[in-house]
Amino acid sequence: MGRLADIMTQCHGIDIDEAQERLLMDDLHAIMKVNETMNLTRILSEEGGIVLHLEDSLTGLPFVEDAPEGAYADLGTGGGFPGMPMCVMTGRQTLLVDSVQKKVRALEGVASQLGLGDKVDVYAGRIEDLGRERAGEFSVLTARALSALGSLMELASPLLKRGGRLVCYKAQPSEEELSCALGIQDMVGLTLKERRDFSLSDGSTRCIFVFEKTGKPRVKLPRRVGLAQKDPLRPR
Ligand SMILES: C[S@@+](CC[C@H](N)C(=O)[O-])C[C@H]1O[C@@H](n2cnc3c(N)ncnc32)[C@H](O)[C@@H]1O
Repeated sequence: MGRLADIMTQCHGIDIDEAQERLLMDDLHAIMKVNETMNLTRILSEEGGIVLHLEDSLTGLPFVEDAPEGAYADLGTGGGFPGMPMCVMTGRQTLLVDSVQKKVRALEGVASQLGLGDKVDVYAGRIEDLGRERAGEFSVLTARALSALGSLMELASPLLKRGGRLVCYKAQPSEEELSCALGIQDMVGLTLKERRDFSLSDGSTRCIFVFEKTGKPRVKLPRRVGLAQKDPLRPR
């Protein structure tokens, strides 16, 4: 058993087999290689990558596994976290979404290098535009280090089918961020299903929020590109 599998079993009760661990480490190494010429991540050491990219990404695994069967997308994927590790672990058809074209092209190359070319698709564009093109098609979405919870809920809602889940990775949201998010649930048609607080193996604290698409949004979504993040919805 390697270091990542050790951490996941001991700290999170999540088992990774040898082949999965090899692929996950290959992903990390491939991203670090791309990072030599393109800014994909600020985490430069292998040890940092194991904890802050792979371990952190995989803490959301039980929530993605628990979602209804069907398509999965990682919104604002950057260097492919948590999207690529989630694809390795679940085998779900995965869409990696980012507005920066060159990041997305690099991820396409990494996926084919890992032999995941048929499982991983990429979308180079804004989440709002994807929401118009593929409304209601996704069973589960993840978003890490992308935006405030309320913005994530607004961006995700049009993409989710009823019963679909949004898994948000946060450090520690402020009381204000949380109360805004809870206050717009009806407006965007999502309901908080679960919140889990935990620590990574380096002691840093994390929080995962899982929302379920439970109804039709009361406002017309997606709004104009940029508004969800620049001028988020507020509770009325
Ligand atoms: C801070 S990075 C996080 C990357 C990755 N999820 C992680 O945790 O390492 C946020 C990414 O989201 C992308 N992004 C931000 N807003 C977006 C939008 N509205 N549509 C598509 N991509 C977006 C940015 O280009 C950036 O790559």
